[in-house]
Amino acid sequence: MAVSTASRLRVLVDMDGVLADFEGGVLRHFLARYPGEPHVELAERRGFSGRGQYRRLRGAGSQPGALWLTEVFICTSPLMKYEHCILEKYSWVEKYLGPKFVERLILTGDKTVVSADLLVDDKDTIKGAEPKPSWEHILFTCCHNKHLELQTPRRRLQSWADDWRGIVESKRRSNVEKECYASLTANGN
Ligand SMILES: Nc1ncnc2c1ncn2[C@H]1C[C@H](O)[C@@H](COP(=O)(O)O)O1
Ligand SMILES: [Mg+2]
Repeated sequence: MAVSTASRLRVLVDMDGVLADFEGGVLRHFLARYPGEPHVELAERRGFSGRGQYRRLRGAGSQPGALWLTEVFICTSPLMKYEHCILEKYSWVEKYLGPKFVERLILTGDKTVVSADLLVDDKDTIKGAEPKPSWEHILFTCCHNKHLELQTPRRRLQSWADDWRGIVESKRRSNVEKECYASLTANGN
């Protein structure tokens, strides 16, 4: 059966805060290292980076799924202090998702230049060299972004128990519709 290219979908899935519990890990690490110190509970987290909240505090005292015809890549940005983080990211993916996903790991400081249909990411604003990325950003709900109200037509995925299949399928339908429209107009209809 011939399948139109518009039916094929590429989905980028972020790692920290989406597949891996980054915020929970940071808090557990902090509590182990600084027992009894003031800290920010996950329910109180606001904003992507926790640094500002922790500074103010001190001043004051998985599993991605895959549907037929859907390619999934993991797209993650390394820390600027990258010497441990890159190896840790590869090891994490191999351990929890298996060697096949290691081949699907994209490490980039700029997600806007990666071509895909969807990007599932917990960071509320994703900027880079490409002002109009090819993907639609689906905001993955996380403690630091759950209070943000999204402007239409932006969409959220509340968790992996939420309807990610619905989002993937609606994107596929929209791509197919766009392709049909483009071929009709190209044929002068
Ligand atoms: N919520 C976060 N606060 C601070 N730093 C974060 C947070 N989530 C991820 N990071 C770090 C760790 C990652 O290596 C980079 C980029 O992460 P990404 O999830 O790919 O945007 O930032
Ligand atoms: Mg993230």
